[in-house]
Amino acid sequence: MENGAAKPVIVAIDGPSGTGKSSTSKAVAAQLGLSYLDTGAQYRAITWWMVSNGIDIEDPSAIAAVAGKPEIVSGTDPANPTITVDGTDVAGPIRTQEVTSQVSAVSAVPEVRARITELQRSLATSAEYGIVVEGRDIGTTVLPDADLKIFLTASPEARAARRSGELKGADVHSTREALIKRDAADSSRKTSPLAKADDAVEVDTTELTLPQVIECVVTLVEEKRAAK
Ligand SMILES: Nc1ncnc2c1ncn2[C@@H]1O[C@H](COP(=O)(O)OP(=O)(O)OP(=O)(O)O)[C@@H](O)[C@H]1O
Ligand SMILES: Nc1ccn([C@H]2C[C@H](O)[C@@H](COP(=O)(O)O)O2)c(=O)n1
Repeated sequence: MENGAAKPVIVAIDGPSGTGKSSTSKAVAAQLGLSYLDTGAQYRAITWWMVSNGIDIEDPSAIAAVAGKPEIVSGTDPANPTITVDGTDVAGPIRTQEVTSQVSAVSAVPEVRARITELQRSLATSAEYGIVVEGRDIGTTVLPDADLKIFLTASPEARAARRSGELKGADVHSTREALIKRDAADSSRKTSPLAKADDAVEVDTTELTLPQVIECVVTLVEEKRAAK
């Protein structure tokens, strides 16, 4: 861990599913003594709440009407990131197929995005040493003044192989189709879609190991910190 008297640094890491955002962001934050925020977990948490409360996911106005109800709390220690909804630990339930298949629809609703964006900005500004925030619209919308913006990419084949390795028994073809479908939905929504910010550094991770990606991002953050 190193943070010393360094000024807080804000790092935005965006990209499609399975490009390595969470693994990279957590490791970079831990190595540099920064906080870490998984914004996908927040969208999953509000989706979990909608599903658990019987809200019709196909009705954006029904989702919008209750978007302010659940209290979502994210813990930002990279060694132990946590997520609760109304005091319940939902770290496990938000990773189910049921939530994954519905999160794009819920996160496309503008009232949901406004609510979650406010939480994200508040956590980013209160991080004493700085923070690595990962998601889909961090560099474009949530933190447009971030010190460093990274956009991770990887081929659909590499991403599907990584995910299939994670989900024991999942076949690569259906995993590839599912992630392409989710990326298409996330990229085509009207409100703050998945997109690379004009001033983001693009890192193609297809042929890189995870340690190589982490090293590349740590170097970029250190350069920014030295220049502050
Ligand atoms: N460069 C890499 N080489 C090999 N495997 C990797 C690499 N980067 C990440 N992985 C692995 O790929 C899987 C997906 O990574 P991760 O969850 O970090 O991606 P993500 O972009 O956060 O995905 P999502 O947006 O769906 O949450 C994990 O099992 C991770 O260990
Ligand atoms: N900044 C963000 C982060 C996430 N989402 C939505 C879209 C994703 O499909 C979903 C789950 O994210 P993951 O856990 O796979 O990173 O959440 C978003 O709209 N904006």
